Amino acid sequence: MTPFRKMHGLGNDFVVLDARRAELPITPARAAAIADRRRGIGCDQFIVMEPGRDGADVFMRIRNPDGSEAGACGNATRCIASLVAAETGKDRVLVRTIAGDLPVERLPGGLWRADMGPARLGWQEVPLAQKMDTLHLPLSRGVVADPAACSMGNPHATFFVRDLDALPIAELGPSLEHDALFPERANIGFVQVLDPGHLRLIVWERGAGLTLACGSGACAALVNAARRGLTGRRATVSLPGGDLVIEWREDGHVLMTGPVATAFTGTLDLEAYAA
Ligand SMILES: N[C@@H](CCC[C@H](N)C(=O)O)C(=O)O
Repeated sequence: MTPFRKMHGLGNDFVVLDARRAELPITPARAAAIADRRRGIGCDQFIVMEPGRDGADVFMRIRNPDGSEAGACGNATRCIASLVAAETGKDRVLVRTIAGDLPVERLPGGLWRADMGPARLGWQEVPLAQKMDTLHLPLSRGVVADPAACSMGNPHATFFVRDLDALPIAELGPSLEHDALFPERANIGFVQVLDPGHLRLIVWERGAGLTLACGSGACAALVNAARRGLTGRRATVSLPGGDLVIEWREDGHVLMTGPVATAFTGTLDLEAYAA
């Protein structure tokens, strides 16, 4: 049996496995089966901790419930850093992902601040299908139009809307995620600007669907709002699961501050899930 931990950041929930001491037989199909909320444990992302090398404390591999691999997961970054910090006593932890190195720092009050790296604003970096201004994408569905895009190590498009509660996000999300503009699909954020220091955000996540919170989506929302002149470089982002504080530093790096939680721990029989 393999031990696992069920964690979440603002209700964005993860099954976390530890493959640092011994490799685990994880395939995309097996990760998807475990992430299934009816036939598996259920989670928004399936996270495997792998050995950290060359200065990193841990490597974090991220999979969505459809089995696809992601370059960033802000909420899981805080959770994984908190586990390593509890083991080592460190207050600063370097989490490596396939998209880069993310330093995470313990703050008072059970909060963790992750440096999510630089927001990437070029069309090839998002990536988009062809050359265009990432501040205004020629994309619309019904009442939503003209999103801005950036990459936080994973692709994001942010729509700015007047009334978040009036949107049929579960209907809009799938077709926007799969639009031909996004060769690697995209996470789709819908933002209502409450004031220049406060955003409301709901994210349709690539490979996962509607989630209670998306850390990288919150970073993208603040960056895109600031680029549009709708906010300053720091704002509270209120998601259905709670609040994150996001700051876009002058050097381009995006800092995300929020909580972490463990819901429960257990063991699972990996071989019981089809590979
Ligand atoms: N929940 C995450 C983002 C997870 C990955 C995303 N679905 C993708 O495929 O890029 C977060 O907190 O950032």
